[in-house]
Amino acid sequence: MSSMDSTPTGTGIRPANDTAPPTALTIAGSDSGGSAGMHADLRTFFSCGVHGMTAVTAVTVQNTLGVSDMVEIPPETVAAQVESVASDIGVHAAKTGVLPSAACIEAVLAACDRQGIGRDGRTPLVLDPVAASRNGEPLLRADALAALRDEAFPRATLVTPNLDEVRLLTGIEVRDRDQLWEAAKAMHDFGPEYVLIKSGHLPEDPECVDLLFDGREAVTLPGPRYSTVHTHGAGDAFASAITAALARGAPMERAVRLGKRFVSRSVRHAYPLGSGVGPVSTFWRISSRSIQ
Ligand SMILES: Nc1ncnc2c1ncn2[C@@H]1O[C@H](COP(=O)(O)OP(=O)(O)OP(=O)(O)O)[C@@H](O)[C@H]1O
Ligand SMILES: Cc1ncc(CO)c(N)n1
Repeated sequence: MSSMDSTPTGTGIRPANDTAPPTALTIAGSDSGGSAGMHADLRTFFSCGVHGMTAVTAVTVQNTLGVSDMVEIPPETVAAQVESVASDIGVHAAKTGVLPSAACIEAVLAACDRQGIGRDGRTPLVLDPVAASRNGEPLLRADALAALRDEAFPRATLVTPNLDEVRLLTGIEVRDRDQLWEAAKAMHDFGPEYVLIKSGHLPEDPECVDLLFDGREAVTLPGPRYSTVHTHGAGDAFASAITAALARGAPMERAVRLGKRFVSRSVRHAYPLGSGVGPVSTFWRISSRSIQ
Protein backbone atom coordinates (compact mmCIF):
# COMPACT_ATOMS: atom_id res chain seq x y z
CA MET A 1 0.00 0.00 0.00
CA SER A 2 2.38 2.67 -1.27
CA SER A 3 0.21 5.76 -0.66
CA MET A 4 -0.02 4.74 3.00
CA ASP A 5 3.31 6.51 3.36
CA SER A 6 2.21 9.81 1.85
CA THR A 7 0.45 11.18 4.91
CA PRO A 8 1.41 14.78 5.64
CA THR A 9 3.19 14.97 8.95
CA GLY A 10 1.89 18.41 9.87
CA THR A 11 4.42 21.11 10.37
CA GLY A 12 2.73 22.85 13.25
CA ILE A 13 4.38 26.19 13.88
CA ARG A 14 7.41 26.72 16.07
CA PRO A 15 8.24 24.32 18.84
CA ALA A 16 8.94 26.39 21.97
CA ASN A 17 12.13 24.43 22.55
CA ASP A 18 13.54 20.99 21.97
CA THR A 19 11.47 19.51 24.76
CA ALA A 20 8.07 20.71 23.52
CA PRO A 21 5.86 17.71 22.69
CA PRO A 22 3.91 17.47 19.44
CA THR A 23 0.50 19.15 19.50
CA ALA A 24 -2.93 17.82 18.56
CA LEU A 25 -6.25 19.64 18.30
CA THR A 26 -9.68 18.13 18.90
CA ILE A 27 -12.68 19.97 17.46
CA ALA A 28 -15.40 18.23 19.45
CA GLY A 29 -18.17 18.32 22.03
CA SER A 30 -17.82 17.98 25.79
CA ASP A 31 -19.29 15.10 27.82
CA SER A 32 -20.18 16.10 31.39
CA GLY A 33 -19.72 12.45 32.39
CA GLY A 34 -16.08 12.58 31.29
CA SER A 35 -16.23 9.42 29.17
CA ALA A 36 -16.51 10.44 25.53
CA GLY A 37 -16.01 13.43 23.26
CA MET A 38 -13.22 15.90 23.95
CA HIS A 39 -12.63 14.43 27.41
CA ALA A 40 -11.69 11.06 25.93
CA ASP A 41 -9.65 12.84 23.26
CA LEU A 42 -7.64 14.91 25.74
CA ARG A 43 -6.93 11.90 27.97
CA THR A 44 -5.80 9.94 24.94
CA PHE A 45 -3.52 12.75 23.74
CA PHE A 46 -2.04 12.93 27.23
CA SER A 47 -1.52 9.15 27.39
CA CYS A 48 0.20 9.28 24.00
CA GLY A 49 2.60 12.06 25.03
CA VAL A 50 1.01 14.77 22.90
CA HIS A 51 -0.06 18.27 24.01
CA GLY A 52 -3.85 18.39 23.52
CA MET A 53 -5.86 21.48 22.54
CA THR A 54 -9.59 21.96 22.05
CA ALA A 55 -12.11 23.79 19.91
CA VAL A 56 -15.38 23.08 21.72
CA THR A 57 -18.33 22.67 19.35
CA ALA A 58 -21.13 21.73 21.77
CA VAL A 59 -21.72 21.15 25.46
CA THR A 60 -23.65 17.96 26.18
CA VAL A 61 -25.50 17.12 29.37
CA GLN A 62 -24.47 13.50 29.54
CA ASN A 63 -23.88 10.65 31.96
CA THR A 64 -23.54 6.89 31.71
CA LEU A 65 -27.28 6.62 30.89
CA GLY A 66 -27.23 8.93 27.88
CA VAL A 67 -27.40 12.50 26.57
CA SER A 68 -30.29 14.58 27.97
CA ASP A 69 -29.44 17.98 26.47
CA MET A 70 -26.98 19.71 24.20
CA VAL A 71 -26.09 23.37 23.62
CA GLU A 72 -24.25 24.35 20.47
CA ILE A 73 -21.35 26.79 20.54
CA PRO A 74 -21.74 29.55 17.90
CA PRO A 75 -19.92 28.49 14.71
CA GLU A 76 -17.78 31.64 14.67
CA THR A 77 -16.57 30.86 18.21
CA VAL A 78 -15.65 27.31 17.16
CA ALA A 79 -13.73 28.66 14.18
CA ALA A 80 -12.03 31.28 16.36
CA GLN A 81 -10.76 28.57 18.74
CA VAL A 82 -9.22 26.69 15.79
CA GLU A 83 -7.56 29.81 14.43
CA SER A 84 -6.37 30.96 17.84
CA VAL A 85 -4.41 27.82 18.69
CA ALA A 86 -3.28 27.07 15.12
CA SER A 87 -1.88 30.55 14.51
CA ASP A 88 -0.06 30.78 17.83
CA ILE A 89 0.82 27.29 19.07
CA GLY A 90 0.66 25.26 15.86
CA VAL A 91 -1.12 21.98 15.21
CA HIS A 92 0.69 18.79 14.18
CA ALA A 93 -2.57 16.85 13.66
CA ALA A 94 -6.28 17.56 14.20
CA LYS A 95 -9.45 15.54 14.68
CA THR A 96 -13.14 16.28 14.73
CA GLY A 97 -15.89 14.79 16.88
CA VAL A 98 -19.40 16.26 17.19
CA LEU A 99 -19.96 18.93 14.51
CA PRO A 100 -23.59 19.71 15.29
CA SER A 101 -24.77 21.71 12.24
CA ALA A 102 -23.98 22.52 8.64
CA ALA A 103 -23.07 26.06 9.76
CA CYS A 104 -20.57 24.66 12.26
CA ILE A 105 -19.06 22.33 9.65
CA GLU A 106 -18.66 25.18 7.16
CA ALA A 107 -17.02 27.45 9.75
CA VAL A 108 -14.63 24.70 10.88
CA LEU A 109 -13.65 23.82 7.31
CA ALA A 110 -13.00 27.46 6.46
CA ALA A 111 -10.79 27.85 9.54
CA CYS A 112 -8.97 24.60 8.76
CA ASP A 113 -8.38 25.71 5.17
CA ARG A 114 -6.89 28.98 6.34
CA GLN A 115 -4.60 27.13 8.75
CA GLY A 116 -3.48 24.38 6.34
CA ILE A 117 -5.39 21.64 8.18
CA GLY A 118 -6.88 18.93 5.95
CA ARG A 119 -5.91 16.59 3.16
CA ASP A 120 -4.47 19.28 0.89
CA GLY A 121 -2.71 21.12 3.70
CA ARG A 122 0.31 20.42 5.88
CA THR A 123 -1.60 19.07 8.82
CA PRO A 124 -3.56 15.79 8.76
CA LEU A 125 -7.26 15.94 9.66
CA VAL A 126 -8.98 12.88 11.15
CA LEU A 127 -12.75 13.18 10.77
CA ASP A 128 -14.85 11.02 13.09
CA PRO A 129 -18.38 11.45 11.65
CA VAL A 130 -20.17 11.26 15.01
CA ALA A 131 -23.92 11.17 14.34
CA ALA A 132 -25.47 9.89 17.54
CA SER A 133 -24.65 8.83 21.07
CA ARG A 134 -24.38 5.14 21.71
CA ASN A 135 -28.02 5.19 22.90
CA GLY A 136 -29.12 6.71 19.62
CA GLU A 137 -29.65 10.30 20.83
CA PRO A 138 -28.79 12.51 17.81
CA LEU A 139 -25.69 14.69 18.22
CA LEU A 140 -26.21 16.70 15.05
CA ARG A 141 -28.96 18.57 13.19
CA ALA A 142 -30.65 17.13 10.12
CA ASP A 143 -28.59 19.36 7.79
CA ALA A 144 -25.23 18.26 9.21
CA LEU A 145 -25.03 14.77 7.75
CA ALA A 146 -25.13 15.95 4.13
CA ALA A 147 -22.61 18.71 4.92
CA LEU A 148 -20.30 16.15 6.53
CA ARG A 149 -20.51 13.87 3.51
CA ASP A 150 -20.38 16.47 0.74
CA GLU A 151 -18.12 19.14 2.23
CA ALA A 152 -16.08 17.66 5.07
CA PHE A 153 -15.25 14.18 3.76
CA PRO A 154 -13.37 15.43 0.65
CA ARG A 155 -11.16 17.57 2.94
CA ALA A 156 -10.35 14.79 5.42
CA THR A 157 -7.12 12.84 5.52
CA LEU A 158 -8.91 9.97 7.30
CA VAL A 159 -12.58 9.31 8.14
CA THR A 160 -13.47 6.82 10.89
CA PRO A 161 -17.16 5.82 10.68
CA ASN A 162 -18.75 3.13 12.82
CA LEU A 163 -21.29 0.81 11.23
CA ASP A 164 -24.30 2.97 12.18
CA GLU A 165 -22.65 5.94 10.48
CA VAL A 166 -21.90 3.78 7.42
CA ARG A 167 -25.61 2.91 7.22
CA LEU A 168 -26.72 6.54 7.62
CA LEU A 169 -24.26 7.82 5.02
CA THR A 170 -24.33 5.04 2.40
CA GLY A 171 -27.41 2.93 3.13
CA ILE A 172 -25.17 -0.14 3.39
CA GLU A 173 -26.15 -2.41 6.27
CA VAL A 174 -22.95 -4.24 7.26
CA ARG A 175 -23.84 -7.57 8.87
CA ASP A 176 -20.50 -9.35 8.79
CA ARG A 177 -16.79 -8.82 8.29
CA ASP A 178 -16.91 -9.57 4.56
CA GLN A 179 -19.03 -6.48 3.90
CA LEU A 180 -16.51 -4.05 5.44
CA TRP A 181 -14.75 -3.79 2.10
CA GLU A 182 -17.94 -2.74 0.27
CA ALA A 183 -18.61 -0.14 2.97
CA ALA A 184 -15.05 1.20 2.75
CA LYS A 185 -15.29 1.62 -1.02
CA ALA A 186 -18.62 3.49 -0.75
CA MET A 187 -17.21 5.80 1.93
CA HIS A 188 -14.03 6.40 -0.07
CA ASP A 189 -16.17 7.60 -3.00
CA PHE A 190 -17.14 10.60 -0.84
CA GLY A 191 -13.56 11.86 -1.23
CA PRO A 192 -11.40 11.33 1.88
CA GLU A 193 -7.82 10.15 1.43
CA TYR A 194 -8.24 7.17 3.75
CA VAL A 195 -11.24 5.37 5.27
CA LEU A 196 -11.21 3.34 8.47
CA ILE A 197 -14.34 1.25 9.09
CA LYS A 198 -14.77 0.27 12.76
CA SER A 199 -16.35 -3.06 13.54
CA GLY A 200 -17.28 -2.66 17.21
CA HIS A 201 -20.97 -2.96 16.26
CA LEU A 202 -20.72 -6.56 15.02
CA PRO A 203 -21.42 -8.28 18.33
CA GLU A 204 -21.71 -11.76 16.76
CA ASP A 205 -18.12 -11.59 15.49
CA PRO A 206 -15.69 -13.19 17.95
CA GLU A 207 -13.04 -10.58 16.99
CA CYS A 208 -13.02 -6.83 16.31
CA VAL A 209 -11.42 -6.58 12.87
CA ASP A 210 -11.39 -3.04 11.46
CA LEU A 211 -10.51 -2.10 7.87
CA LEU A 212 -8.26 0.69 6.51
CA PHE A 213 -8.70 1.57 2.82
CA ASP A 214 -6.76 4.07 0.70
CA GLY A 215 -8.87 3.78 -2.45
CA ARG A 216 -6.79 0.95 -3.88
CA GLU A 217 -5.79 -1.47 -1.18
CA ALA A 218 -7.28 -2.49 2.12
CA VAL A 219 -5.43 -3.41 5.30
CA THR A 220 -7.21 -5.42 7.98
CA LEU A 221 -6.60 -4.52 11.61
CA PRO A 222 -7.27 -7.55 13.75
CA GLY A 223 -8.02 -7.28 17.43
CA PRO A 224 -9.66 -9.26 20.20
CA ARG A 225 -13.30 -8.66 21.14
CA TYR A 226 -13.57 -8.24 24.91
CA SER A 227 -16.74 -9.18 26.68
CA THR A 228 -17.78 -5.88 28.27
CA VAL A 229 -20.67 -3.42 27.94
CA HIS A 230 -18.38 -0.58 29.03
CA THR A 231 -17.22 0.73 25.66
CA HIS A 232 -18.30 4.38 25.94
CA GLY A 233 -15.74 6.56 24.18
CA ALA A 234 -14.07 3.71 22.25
CA GLY A 235 -14.51 5.49 18.93
CA ASP A 236 -13.15 8.77 20.30
CA ALA A 237 -10.15 7.03 21.86
CA PHE A 238 -9.37 5.25 18.60
CA ALA A 239 -9.54 8.39 16.42
CA SER A 240 -7.59 10.48 18.91
CA ALA A 241 -4.85 7.85 19.36
CA ILE A 242 -4.44 7.82 15.57
CA THR A 243 -4.34 11.64 15.62
CA ALA A 244 -1.66 11.55 18.33
CA ALA A 245 0.44 9.11 16.28
CA LEU A 246 0.07 11.33 13.20
CA ALA A 247 1.10 14.33 15.31
CA ARG A 248 4.22 12.39 16.25
CA GLY A 249 5.00 11.94 12.56
CA ALA A 250 3.83 8.36 11.94
CA PRO A 251 2.63 7.52 8.41
CA MET A 252 -1.05 6.57 8.17
CA GLU A 253 -0.90 2.77 8.26
CA ARG A 254 1.45 2.82 11.25
CA ALA A 255 -0.67 5.46 13.02
CA VAL A 256 -3.81 3.36 12.59
CA ARG A 257 -2.07 0.20 13.83
CA LEU A 258 -0.83 2.09 16.90
CA GLY A 259 -4.35 3.49 17.42
CA LYS A 260 -5.86 0.03 17.19
CA ARG A 261 -3.46 -1.30 19.81
CA PHE A 262 -4.25 1.66 22.06
CA VAL A 263 -8.02 1.26 21.80
CA SER A 264 -7.93 -2.54 22.25
CA ARG A 265 -6.09 -2.07 25.52
CA SER A 266 -8.45 0.73 26.51
CA VAL A 267 -11.44 -1.60 26.04
CA ARG A 268 -9.65 -4.36 27.93
CA HIS A 269 -9.25 -1.99 30.90
CA ALA A 270 -12.76 -0.46 30.63
CA TYR A 271 -14.46 0.14 33.96
CA PRO A 272 -18.02 0.39 35.28
CA LEU A 273 -19.24 3.85 36.30
CA GLY A 274 -22.70 5.15 37.27
CA SER A 275 -25.60 2.84 36.54
CA GLY A 276 -25.23 2.71 32.75
CA VAL A 277 -22.41 2.22 30.28
CA GLY A 278 -18.94 2.92 31.63
CA PRO A 279 -15.94 4.25 29.66
CA VAL A 280 -12.98 2.58 28.07
CA SER A 281 -9.83 3.34 30.03
CA THR A 282 -7.76 5.78 28.02
CA PHE A 283 -5.23 5.93 30.86
CA TRP A 284 -4.41 2.22 31.03
CA ARG A 285 -0.73 3.13 30.57
CA ILE A 286 -0.69 5.02 33.85
CA SER A 287 -0.68 2.83 36.93
CA SER A 288 -2.61 3.72 40.06
CA ARG A 289 0.77 4.15 41.78
CA SER A 290 1.78 6.97 39.44
CA ILE A 291 0.97 9.70 41.96
CA GLN A 292 2.46 8.00 45.01
N1 LIG B 1 -15.88 -5.23 22.85
C1 LIG B 1 -14.79 -4.79 22.21
N2 LIG B 1 -13.60 -5.39 22.39
C2 LIG B 1 -12.48 -4.94 21.73
N3 LIG B 1 -12.48 -3.91 20.90
C3 LIG B 1 -13.64 -3.24 20.68
C4 LIG B 1 -14.86 -3.64 21.32
N4 LIG B 1 -15.85 -2.79 20.92
C5 LIG B 1 -15.27 -1.91 20.08
N5 LIG B 1 -13.96 -2.20 19.91
C6 LIG B 1 -13.00 -1.49 19.08
O1 LIG B 1 -13.05 -0.12 19.46
C7 LIG B 1 -12.89 0.71 18.31
C8 LIG B 1 -14.12 1.61 18.19
O2 LIG B 1 -15.13 0.87 17.53
P1 LIG B 1 -16.68 1.11 17.57
O3 LIG B 1 -17.23 0.46 16.34
O4 LIG B 1 -17.23 0.69 18.87
O5 LIG B 1 -16.73 2.70 17.43
P2 LIG B 1 -17.83 3.74 17.92
O6 LIG B 1 -19.20 3.15 17.79
O7 LIG B 1 -17.56 4.98 17.18
O8 LIG B 1 -17.47 3.91 19.45
P3 LIG B 1 -18.33 4.62 20.62
O9 LIG B 1 -18.71 3.48 21.52
O10 LIG B 1 -17.35 5.56 21.23
O11 LIG B 1 -19.49 5.31 19.98
C9 LIG B 1 -12.67 -0.24 17.12
O12 LIG B 1 -11.29 -0.50 16.94
C10 LIG B 1 -13.37 -1.50 17.57
O13 LIG B 1 -12.88 -2.62 16.88
C1 LIG C 1 -19.69 14.82 23.28
C2 LIG C 1 -19.76 13.46 22.70
N1 LIG C 1 -18.98 13.19 21.62
C3 LIG C 1 -19.02 11.95 21.07
C4 LIG C 1 -19.83 10.96 21.60
C5 LIG C 1 -19.88 9.59 20.96
O1 LIG C 1 -19.02 8.74 21.59
C6 LIG C 1 -20.60 11.28 22.74
N2 LIG C 1 -21.41 10.36 23.33
N3 LIG C 1 -20.53 12.53 23.27
